[in-house]
Amino acid sequence: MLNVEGLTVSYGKMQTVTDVSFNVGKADKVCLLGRNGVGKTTLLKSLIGLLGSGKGRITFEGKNMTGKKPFERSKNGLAYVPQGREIIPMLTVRENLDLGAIAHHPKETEALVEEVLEYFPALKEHLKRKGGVLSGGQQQQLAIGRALMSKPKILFLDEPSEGIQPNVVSEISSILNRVNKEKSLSVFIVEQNLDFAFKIAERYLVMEKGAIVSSGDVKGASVSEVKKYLTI
Ligand SMILES: Nc1ncnc2c1ncn2[C@@H]1O[C@H](COP(=O)(O)OP(=O)(O)OP(=O)(O)O)[C@@H](O)[C@H]1O
Repeated sequence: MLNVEGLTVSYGKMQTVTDVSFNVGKADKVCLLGRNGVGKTTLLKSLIGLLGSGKGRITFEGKNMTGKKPFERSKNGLAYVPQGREIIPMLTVRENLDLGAIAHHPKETEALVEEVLEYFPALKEHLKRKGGVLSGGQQQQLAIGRALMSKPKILFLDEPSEGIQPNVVSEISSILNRVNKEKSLSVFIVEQNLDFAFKIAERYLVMEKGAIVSSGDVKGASVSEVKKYLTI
């Protein structure tokens, strides 16, 4: 489904992602782990088109995505939940959700909102409130809900558990697993929280200094071995 081959991304002369290759299949759940600053966000931004990739090739369902604008990638089914959530604080929860459908599915907004609220019932009572007054956990749910409004085939999430209470983190992992199952949605999570990532992912990739240095199935993986890559 998603094939990444030899992806290399630089900021000026600084090469941040080096020759990265991996695949994500339909309804696959993959996590990308790694310490601060190893290039995880840069890789994600390059996958969804917010950063140009220097070298390499990204294909999705056999279509070449390399060099395509974020708008075209989202039209093809790629969606992104950024680190820090980036909801629009001055818009209401409902307006934030609507934004997710505006580009490609404006006529289906009502039905999509209903569907998203079934996954995130906690947002129902806040629909008329400004997004900015929600708690961190509620904002994360809103950001994921907004991404689901675009009817994605693959959802990229950048550190969704960051700064969120453990009970909400656990709720988010259940919801992502449910959406994955019910919608055959592929999930690609960047994380430093190994416990959370392994509650969702079936496969893991570990990044160090811009390169994938380890990968495997979560089932049977040695948590202590993987943790070594995450501790300083
Ligand atoms: N816009 C930018 N211009 C120049 N360098 C950048 C830019 N964004 C990130 N970098 C650098 O690229 C490297 C990788 O950053 P990146 O944010 O991709 O890492 P990360 O693994 O996602 O880290 P974190 O877990 O802290 O989000 C870092 O050295 C960072 O300082």
